Amino acid sequence: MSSCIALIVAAGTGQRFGAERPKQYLDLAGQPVLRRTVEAFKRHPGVSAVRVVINPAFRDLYDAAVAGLDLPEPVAGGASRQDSVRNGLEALADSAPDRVLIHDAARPLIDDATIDAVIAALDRHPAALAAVPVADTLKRGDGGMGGGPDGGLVTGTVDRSGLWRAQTPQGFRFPEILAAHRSAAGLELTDDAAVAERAGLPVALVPAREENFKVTTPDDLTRAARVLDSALSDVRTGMGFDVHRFAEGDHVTLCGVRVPHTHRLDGHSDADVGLHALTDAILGALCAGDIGSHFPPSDPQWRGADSALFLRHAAELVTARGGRIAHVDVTIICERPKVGPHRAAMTARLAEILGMDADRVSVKATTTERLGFTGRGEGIAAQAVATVRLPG
Ligand SMILES: Nc1ccn([C@@H]2O[C@H](COP(=O)(O)OP(=O)(O)OP(=O)(O)O)[C@@H](O)[C@H]2O)c(=O)n1
Ligand SMILES: C[C@](O)(CO)[C@H](O)COP(=O)(O)O
Repeated sequence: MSSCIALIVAAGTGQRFGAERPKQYLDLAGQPVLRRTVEAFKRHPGVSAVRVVINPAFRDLYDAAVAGLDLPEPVAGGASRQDSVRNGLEALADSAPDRVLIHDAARPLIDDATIDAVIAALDRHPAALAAVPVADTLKRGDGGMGGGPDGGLVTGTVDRSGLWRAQTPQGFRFPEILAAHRSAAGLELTDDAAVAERAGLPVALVPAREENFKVTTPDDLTRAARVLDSALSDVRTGMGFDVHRFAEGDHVTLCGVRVPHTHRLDGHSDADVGLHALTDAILGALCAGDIGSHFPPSDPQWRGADSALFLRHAAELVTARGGRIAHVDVTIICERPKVGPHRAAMTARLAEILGMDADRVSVKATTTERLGFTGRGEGIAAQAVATVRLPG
């Protein structure tokens, strides 16, 4: 099978977006835009490797965005998108893949079907690009942009027949596009198909989806989040419950917060009964077993472990399924210690571990009116509920 490398261009600074960091490093439904784009190509069976072109000034943001994805060293981009692509192609010249897919990091909603279609088109043509036919009437304006409520005045109507809006990926047989980019250096071409056209290469149009739009402005990012959210139609609820008995000590750890007390809680890990119940609630929503099946108490590596590790693992399973945790609610059941003074810290800690907004995290407490083992002060119980949304 011919080798096909995805070259993701992410060296822009996002001037039109106007954020405090380049838009490809902004959060989109819990993950950086760039990570979503890279993962779409990494998981595609037709892509043998992914290489990213970045602005080295933002290397720390890049490293954080792609942590754990095991990517090769990124390529330094250039002043224009065209320069960045050429730098990326030159970096691939030694390995000389058969094909290359050039894709904007700022198009995170790329779908497998479009990638499939562009790759398949390269069986018949030396170049192909994802595109959507123009469905609106096109006007040319005087560029005045008014400054007021309008965008200037119309100076003409453009015949839209045969017009398409170019997207990415734009795919090419590698030697051809490398030679074409080398020849076009210094010109101002806004996409790689134009570089191929200039070199006389036939370029195939591959019908794509509106959802593969480029994130250019803040409204685009809001729209992208809405598209992702609307796909999470499989709503599930899980419940967890846990108990730990008191033992000699001077504090307990509840929902990730150290609470001074007359005793500690006995357990293999840090015995954080709140985090254990919540971990089981999330695993329950995923039908993924329970905390003991993921972290066996017989395994010495978990002795004294920070239970945040268990909860983070459950949250990562949700992300790996393309889902989101919509809401969590933990209830601590004990006579003492009093949870109220620590509730805000517990809520903040759970939100931090889960990467959620604190207004989607609830921590409550209750006594059992001195009834039962909790009422006799023999230990602490906790129950939790998690609402998880998965792709439908
Ligand atoms: N010198 C550049 C300019 C752009 N890009 C990348 O090309 C894609 C499309 O460019 P655009 O949407 O214009 O991104 P920016 O250049 O960052 O945006 P702006 O023009 O608003 O500054 C983006 O993924 C961007 O990171 C790049 O790799 N190198
Ligand atoms: C490559 C592209 O996304 C195709 O529509 C577009 O040309 C990029 O333009 P930008 O100004 O660099 O965003």
